[in-house]
Amino acid sequence: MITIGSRKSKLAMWQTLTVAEALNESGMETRINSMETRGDRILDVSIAKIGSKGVFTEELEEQLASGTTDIAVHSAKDMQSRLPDGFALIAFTKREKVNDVLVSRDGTIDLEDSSRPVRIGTSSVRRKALLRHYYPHVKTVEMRGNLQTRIGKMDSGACDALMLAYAGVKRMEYDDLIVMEFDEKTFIPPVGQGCIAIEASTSLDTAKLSRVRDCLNDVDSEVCLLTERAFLKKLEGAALYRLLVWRFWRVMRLFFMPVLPVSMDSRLSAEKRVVPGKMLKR
Ligand SMILES: NCc1[nH]cc(CCC(=O)O)c1CC(=O)O
Repeated sequence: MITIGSRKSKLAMWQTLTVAEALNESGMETRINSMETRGDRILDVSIAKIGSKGVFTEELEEQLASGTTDIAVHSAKDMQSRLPDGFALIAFTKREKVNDVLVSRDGTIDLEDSSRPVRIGTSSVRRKALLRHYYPHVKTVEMRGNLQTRIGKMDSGACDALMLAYAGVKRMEYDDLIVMEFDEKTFIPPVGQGCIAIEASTSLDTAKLSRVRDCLNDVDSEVCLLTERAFLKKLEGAALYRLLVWRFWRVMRLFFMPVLPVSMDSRLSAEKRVVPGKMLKR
């Protein structure tokens, strides 16, 4: 029996059920233990202001540490780059498309048309910076909460459209509201977007660990995720900037990774391409 910890939002539960089904199919029994986290309760403050460290993970980690649950299912994107001592990410599922999308009830929205005012709901520092840079005429409206809450707010007139991760929109079956797909090469996604990460205590029984890993881990996604996360961890010390890195390209044994420095007041610096190979060798 594998006990799985999860947040309670619909997206979290969709991801957890997908994981549970895969484990069931390979012959493991599962039980799901769902709970609210601090990040789910504080809805009036942006994650950047709360201080992103572990707001979606602390409660789940307490249960992993006490042995009440064996594994926790997370959106890889929501995981801090440095886990607290005693925890590890033991598997990454096959990654969904990594890009962001624009979601609206109004299919005629066109961000290229600067004569038309559009209000886009997002509280993400990265998304605000990108919109401000590429579509300076667009207004942004602070917007937090789970996907359903955000769509509800849009429907009650708080904004005209939402900028969201494709992965969540697809999983929650809002695909038909997509009015635009942002190109991932310019609108660089954050580390981990589109991937589900499995966390465990480092004292998890090794037989359980390898069964979970064998069943759920996708090697290509894992290599991308470990590279992105290692890079983020190395650079996070540079405090004033959030560095947004996207999955790497490998050419002739060199890793290339587009990096987008964004200041906390949502301004972009010039995009840089870096070779993180050296940094990743430790
Ligand atoms: N910030 C919340 C969050 N965490 C993961 C996803 C989407 C799913 C994923 O990236 O795997 C979302 C919603 C969004 O940013 O639009």
